[in-house]
Amino acid sequence: MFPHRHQTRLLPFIVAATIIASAILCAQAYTWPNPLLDELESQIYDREGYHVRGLPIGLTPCNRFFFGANKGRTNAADWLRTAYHDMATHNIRDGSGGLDASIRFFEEQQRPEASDGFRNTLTVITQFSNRYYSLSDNIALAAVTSIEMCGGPKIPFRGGRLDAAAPNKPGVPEPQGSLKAHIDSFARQGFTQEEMIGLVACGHTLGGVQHSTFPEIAPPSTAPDNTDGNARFDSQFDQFDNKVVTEYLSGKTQNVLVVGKNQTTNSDLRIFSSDRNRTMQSLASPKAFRTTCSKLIAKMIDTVPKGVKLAETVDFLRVKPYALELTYMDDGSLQLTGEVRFWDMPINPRRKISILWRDRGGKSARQYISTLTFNRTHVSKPLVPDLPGIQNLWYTIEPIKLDAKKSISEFWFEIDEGRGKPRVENQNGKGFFISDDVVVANSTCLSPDAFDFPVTVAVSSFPSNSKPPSTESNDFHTDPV
Ligand code: HEM
Repeated sequence: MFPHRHQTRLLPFIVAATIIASAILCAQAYTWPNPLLDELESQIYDREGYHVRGLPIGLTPCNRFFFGANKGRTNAADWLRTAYHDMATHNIRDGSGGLDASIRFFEEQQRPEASDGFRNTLTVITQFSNRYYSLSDNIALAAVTSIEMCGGPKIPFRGGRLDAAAPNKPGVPEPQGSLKAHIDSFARQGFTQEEMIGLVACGHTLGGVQHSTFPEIAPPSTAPDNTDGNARFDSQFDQFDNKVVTEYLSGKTQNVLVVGKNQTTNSDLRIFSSDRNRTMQSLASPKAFRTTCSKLIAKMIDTVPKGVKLAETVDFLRVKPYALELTYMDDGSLQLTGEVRFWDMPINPRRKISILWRDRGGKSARQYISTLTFNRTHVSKPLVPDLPGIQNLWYTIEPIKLDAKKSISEFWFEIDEGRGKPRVENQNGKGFFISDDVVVANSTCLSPDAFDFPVTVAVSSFPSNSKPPSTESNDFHTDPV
């Protein structure tokens, strides 16, 4: 077949070069591992410090703008507006449109309601993206991250959106629309009049109207730090607070969609006052505003085309293995490396954390144990709204050499805080499952050419270890691609 230096008693195989360069992981509900949910969990909860994700960097601080520090604009506002406009094509009657990344199409970006904010958003977030989730998930994630990191409430987040193949029909509201046009438009999107008032208030707490885009609405600015002439909706344009509501109710608002000189484009005034301010009054307390916005923004980002099934809400994992790699080594052994994030853990020099495992036959043994190490700089913060002060620690799984015949099928942790009685972390008895059906061979890394390199993988000749075999009969087989 394919003779090769690694091939001893081995069967050959061929593999696509796109193979994932680590153990192939599989799961169902949100029990680790789950490639989509694990990745989204990191996007949502690794926001500061060690292993920080890209989106939070764009929001630190919240008035940060990647396309010109003096323009007076923010990434946060661009990202939130983009999510709304992508969703606002939804038609509840036929299930078309919704949050599906159709906003990436040139045609949608040329529509009258559009601004360069959509292009800005997509330029940034696609760089922070990866293969585990869609662009539409990323658009939703960017909006949620903006809100949660800039003072807003926690928004339940679900992944699994699919990207549209073509632009959606026009119909996103414009400021010159009549009240009836807006009510009809939001009804088509699936929102009641009360929800429309709430959602516009939740959206218009960030950012403002740019003179550069809507010169007939926003006046020019001479301020050196606001060259786009961003007429802010409220006095704290980079904070997700309810000032947009309280300033409106007290008659002190600066929102140019309320007090603009041209009545025709005062859409926020028409919308906010459309039920005699009843809904706006109900949002006057910060708590009510947060609760309402959390619900409405979740509904907004979960408005997806018919047929798209969203996964469950991503909750944080208390113990999360990270970048786990099971590697087939030259000497025929397997090597396990990786890290583990422990949620809400103070530093304790007396703490000892051990990883323990079962082999692929499902057996545990006294020697199946290794101690994790901790580096004091490996600390992160999830910055979860309403849960301040949480700190996560990342421990390292130092390389563990495994007999390839015995391998590994499941692991768990014992945490001894120095008080003598270790506690067990095993996903509530489920254990942390690891598949060794296909693993990368360490010879892969020897390639000199980073763009076109052969990936060598080892395929286990055991039956899949998701069903541990009763006999240990064979070995691993490698061959270059
Ligand atoms: C009738 C409905 C709405 C109308 C007519 C409307 C209109 C506008 C206009 C004209 C701008 C200025 C855009 C620019 O200068 O680039 C704007 C900005 C914005 N809108 Fe809306 N909007 C509506 C609803 C919403 C909703 C529901 C949300 C989100 C939940 C939202 C979020 C935003 C944000 C965050 C900005 C600030 C953008 C920035 O500063 O870069 N809008 N809106």
